[in-house]
Amino acid sequence: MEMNMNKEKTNSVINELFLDSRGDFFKMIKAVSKGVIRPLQPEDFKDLYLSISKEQGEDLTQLIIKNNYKNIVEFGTSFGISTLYLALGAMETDGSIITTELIESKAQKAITTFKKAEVDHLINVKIGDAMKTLKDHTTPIDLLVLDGWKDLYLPLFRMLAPNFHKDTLVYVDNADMKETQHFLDVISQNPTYHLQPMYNGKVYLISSL
Ligand SMILES: C[S@@+](CC[C@H](N)C(=O)[O-])C[C@H]1O[C@@H](n2cnc3c(N)ncnc32)[C@H](O)[C@@H]1O
Repeated sequence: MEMNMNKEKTNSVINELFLDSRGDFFKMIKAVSKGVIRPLQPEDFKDLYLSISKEQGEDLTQLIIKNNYKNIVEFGTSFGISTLYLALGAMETDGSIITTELIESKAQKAITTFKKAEVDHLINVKIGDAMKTLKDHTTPIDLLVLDGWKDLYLPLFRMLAPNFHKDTLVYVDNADMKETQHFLDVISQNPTYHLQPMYNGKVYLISSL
């Protein structure tokens, strides 16, 4: 009963965030226009959600439940849409999530949102550069979600790989972006890993063979 109410609350907060994220289109034009006069920086995207889709979120929740994932790590919290879907899964598996966000204002807003959805007890938000905030991570990882800036996918994967086990799954979002190709090329050359595309290649799932 209580878990159902929790799920309802989380789903309603997710819907509110998706509604608010409709502003991303115009904010993106504004952000990208700054790139005409200087190289773009993460701060330029501080007001954008850049979130995964509803379909992706719902599938992620089911993936967690189906595989009984408990230890979940996410790179790229933004305002917390994907993290809330992870929490819906973790609620069922008695799991927990460590998520990390570079931009302080985004992380603070996500923390407030997790409290509002009453899932904050499941989520540890680490504020700062993932290469630093996850540097001392030692817990085995069941599910790693990569959804931050793409140039860090490879170094972060390598840094966290000692915490992978035979059933670890790495969820790679925006796999169809040019910036993600080098990462996927390197991983696909490693015979230890199996890569599986989803949603016409927007996402890749990496597992151990
Ligand atoms: C695509 S958005 C994440 C969207 C989120 N996963 C969702 O679906 O709601 C990428 C986020 O990664 C963050 N980010 C970029 N570089 C980072 C870094 N080095 N460490 C932590 N977060 C970073 C960005 O600030 C941005 O908010």
